Amino acid sequence: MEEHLIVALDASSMSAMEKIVLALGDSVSYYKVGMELFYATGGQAVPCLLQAGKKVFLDLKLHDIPNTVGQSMAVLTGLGVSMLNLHAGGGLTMMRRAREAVDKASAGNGAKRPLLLAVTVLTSIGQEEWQNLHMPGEIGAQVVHLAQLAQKAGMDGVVASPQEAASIRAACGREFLIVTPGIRPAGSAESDQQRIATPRGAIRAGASYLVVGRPITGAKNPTAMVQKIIGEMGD
Ligand SMILES: O=c1ccn([C@@H]2O[C@H](COP(=O)(O)O)[C@@H](O)[C@H]2O)c(=O)[nH]1
Repeated sequence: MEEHLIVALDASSMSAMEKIVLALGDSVSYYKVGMELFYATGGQAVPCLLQAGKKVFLDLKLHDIPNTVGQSMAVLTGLGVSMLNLHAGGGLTMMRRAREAVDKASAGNGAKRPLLLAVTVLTSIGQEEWQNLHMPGEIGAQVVHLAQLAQKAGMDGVVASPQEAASIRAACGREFLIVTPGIRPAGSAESDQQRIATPRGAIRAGASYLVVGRPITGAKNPTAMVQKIIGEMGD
């Protein structure tokens, strides 16, 4: 189960990142680099993790016109990460252009193609925020719709809340990847995350990978928390 846990490195410097990675040692092999760390380190966090033998999910959530996203995805493909993502809300054409660009760039550099994920509806969006946005219908229905659109566009999977994992699995099949942030072990502090579940709940609902940040990086003993989460995932 360890390889299905992705630890979110939301840190603002190389030294802060290294401190976490050093503390977690061999207990974690997959890390997520998001906007904060990528921008703070001028992208250098990525080669540093790769050189340390870690896998990287580069979570930059691209959302722009198809040409811009396609060109940017081609550049990011050259970094050698295992996963890249974009917002499904950018549309079918944008997602298709991204897939074409990643395919072409991977063929060009002879490297393994990174998996492409589409973010459906952010896990921080709850019912109240959904209404603020004037979005019709239920969040869950929109998530499944976006997952199906992403699948049609050639995405390998989606980023979604564990609360929607079972419906996405039913709609998109066994092979489609479901990567779930919004993971909160029992007893976690309240946070900006709204659509949450425990590690056990997420795996039982059909999640392929769990993304966990603050419950691990903010824990008194981060390695013990990793072991607890991995244990729960395997139950
Ligand atoms: O819908 C989404 C998409 C991405 N994220 C990212 O996952 C981690 C979660 O961190 P926690 O500290 O465990 O809340 C964070 O990097 C987000 O940018 C998400 O939470 N929800």
